[in-house]
Amino acid sequence: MATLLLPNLEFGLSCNALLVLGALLFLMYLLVKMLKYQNQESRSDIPPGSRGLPFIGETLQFMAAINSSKGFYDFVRIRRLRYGNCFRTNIFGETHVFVSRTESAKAILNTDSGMFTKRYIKSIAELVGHQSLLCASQQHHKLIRSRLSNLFSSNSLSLFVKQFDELVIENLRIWEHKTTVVVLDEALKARKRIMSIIEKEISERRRDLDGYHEDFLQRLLLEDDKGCYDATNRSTLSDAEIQDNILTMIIAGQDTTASAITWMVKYLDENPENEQFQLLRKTSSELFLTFEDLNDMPYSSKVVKESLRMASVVPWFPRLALHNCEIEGFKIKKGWNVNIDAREVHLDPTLYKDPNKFNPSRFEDESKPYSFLAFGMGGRTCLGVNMAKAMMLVFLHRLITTYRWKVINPDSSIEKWAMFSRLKSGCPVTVTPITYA
Ligand code: HEM
Repeated sequence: MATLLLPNLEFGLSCNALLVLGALLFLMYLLVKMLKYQNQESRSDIPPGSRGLPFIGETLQFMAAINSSKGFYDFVRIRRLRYGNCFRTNIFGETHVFVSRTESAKAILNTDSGMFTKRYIKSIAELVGHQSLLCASQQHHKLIRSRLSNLFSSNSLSLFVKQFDELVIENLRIWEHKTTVVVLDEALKARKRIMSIIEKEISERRRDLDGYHEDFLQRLLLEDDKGCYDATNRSTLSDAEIQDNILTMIIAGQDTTASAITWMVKYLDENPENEQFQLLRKTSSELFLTFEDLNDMPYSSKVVKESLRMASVVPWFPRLALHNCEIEGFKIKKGWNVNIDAREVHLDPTLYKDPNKFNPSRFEDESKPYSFLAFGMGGRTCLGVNMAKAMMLVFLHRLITTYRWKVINPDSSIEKWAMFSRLKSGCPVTVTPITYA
């Protein structure tokens, strides 16, 4: 027995020794890495900040913020307080720099400089599809964006306003039978309905392209159908591009607008003393609102803008540095992610007096360049900016003119794991129909 056990014991001992040696080597490796990190920390020419632990950086802290009711922006807010306007962190193995000066926003968002490019994380690229303008190369992006921009002309928007108004009236009518409604739930349910309608539409229209339809999809399908397709200088989008980009517009446009509307309702509820509130109750001479009606609602437009400023639904915009460069006096290395912190810009007291006060009238004065970033700026500005504003105005007008309402849950907690800043409560309101004599 003993002779049989002895070699096993020796083998066990040498295994243990190897394990201990391996662990020691690994610890030394970590120590060297950490020292290297600390050396980098102390360099004064790169933005201040912590790179966190080797390999994982500050990923855990970032995930904790996403999973908290303060929302993912809290990760940025805490570091800004600790390190100042321009700081650096490491998330998911990559260096991220956050900046919040309007001059930096201008330098970075100006796509002509060729210093920065837009980059979305892999999961977003997979969600929207690789033919989406969000993931396209600079050249391809230009082509798709120019095709899609045609869809947002004033003519298209005029038609859209009427269609959207019909949809809002129809949905608000359903509220009559309820006493409490959750604004966000309603908005998200609407999204699902729209998605299934589009899917059905594409297959039906492909069968009969001569049918009369006046909308985005039809225009894209018709251009595609003309077959004027030239690989080098093409004027149309391919089928895959149409599909991915219709989906992109739905994703980019639905949650953002739904969240923005929800915040607007909350801010209005919290500021009932707003003396110009009554101005919102403007009535249109037409059955449905027209594009001209919306242009004739100056105070409501300011309410929309102020809500977007305070909510900062898209809190920061990521870009990738294509070259080594300098920002706010700090060195930025090629390959680093540089994020424009729009929320911080929107809450900068040097740009907005009493930034935490909901004050639509502040927009009577002209804003400083690059101080209002709710829709981004430059070559990647939100494509749906006018459509989003129109939706918010139509909703606001119909809500104010159809119901007396009150938010019943003042909780400001943010939805965990949401892509955009949105209220966890969904903003439930009680509604009472207004009866006109
Ligand atoms: C209140 C609602 C909305 C907000 C706050 C919003 C915000 C933004 C922001 C900040 C960007 C630029 C991000 C960057 O520069 O990195 C953006 C891009 C974009 N938005 Fe919106 N958006 C809204 C509604 C919409 C709607 C309704 C649509 C379309 C129907 C839309 C389509 C897009 C598209 C396609 C892009 C990408 C543009 C490009 O990369 O060239 N958005 N949006």
